[in-house]
Amino acid sequence: MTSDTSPLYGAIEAGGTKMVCGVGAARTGSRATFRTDTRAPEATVAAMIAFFREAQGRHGPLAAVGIGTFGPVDLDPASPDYGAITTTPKPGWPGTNMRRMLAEALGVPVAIDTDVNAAALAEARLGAAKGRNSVVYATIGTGVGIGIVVGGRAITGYGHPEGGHLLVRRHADHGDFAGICPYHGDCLEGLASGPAIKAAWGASLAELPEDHPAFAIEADYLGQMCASLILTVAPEHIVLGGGVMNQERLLPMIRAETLRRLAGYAALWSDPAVADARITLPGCTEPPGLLGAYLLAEQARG
Ligand SMILES: Nc1ncnc2c1ncn2[C@@H]1O[C@H](COP(=O)(O)OP(=O)(O)OP(=O)(O)O)[C@@H](O)[C@H]1O
Ligand SMILES: [Zn+2]
Repeated sequence: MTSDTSPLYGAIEAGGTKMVCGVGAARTGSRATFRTDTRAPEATVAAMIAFFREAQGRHGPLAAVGIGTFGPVDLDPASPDYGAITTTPKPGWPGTNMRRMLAEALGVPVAIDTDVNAAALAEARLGAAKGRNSVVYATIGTGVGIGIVVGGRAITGYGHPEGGHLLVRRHADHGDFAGICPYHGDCLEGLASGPAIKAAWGASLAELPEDHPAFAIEADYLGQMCASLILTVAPEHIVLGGGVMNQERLLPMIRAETLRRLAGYAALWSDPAVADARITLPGCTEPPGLLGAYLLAEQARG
């Protein structure tokens, strides 16, 4: 136990390949973290509960836990399955309710939202979009996911936003690549996720030469995404994260493609300096999904 009296929270960034857990608080960061592979649900959740119990013994009681999760997930508080993963192809996971399992095991409130909504919250409160009320966070990684904060709160509705599956116009130089989304083929995720790039070109952007057309094609799709988000959500800031964005050359290309697609229509965005300031990489000092999970926990405690 420490003498620090500020409340301590638990946070989980629940991903399809790994779970990242922390105890701490959004503003002060994690005091301890724990990672475990995403295996069968029972074993995976048991490992996380063991971490939180051990951390409580070492650091003091948790006031609440927040989960930013892969999806799709039932986020309707009135639903009997509130917090359950719904239709994932991950074996064993459909119907799994991490929120309920953790609440029963730890006896504290447990809040849940999508991983990208959590990340959008963190970037809006503490990261690259600090102080802005309307913020979109898009991750371009194994999948494409989009989280949306409006008026300072992450939005959900009848289900939750699934902007990774937006439809985009195909790039003329993408040949006959059909896209890899099992549902839609050539939706945004089907054309622009990390695995889609590998399927189209046989290599990730990191392995392709700098002048390879894959960069311009990727920037076109992500520019279309940003333009669609600007036209629908009117965000003050768009944060682009995920492994694909490690390619630093992409960001200025995406800004230019966004403005090209808007074609002067969303007048506030016509100045390239606006795109430079408002379409950026993440700014959080820890993974934004994890920091966002602390913020969800703080909201759950009230
Ligand atoms: N430096 C890099 N350059 C280009 N592509 C990369 C780079 N690092 C990772 N990727 C691609 O990003 C994908 C992994 O994304 P990420 O690191 O965001 O993992 P993830 O957390 O599993 O993704 P998701 O957020 O969709 O769950 C892989 O398809 C990989 O090819
Ligand atoms: Zn799709």
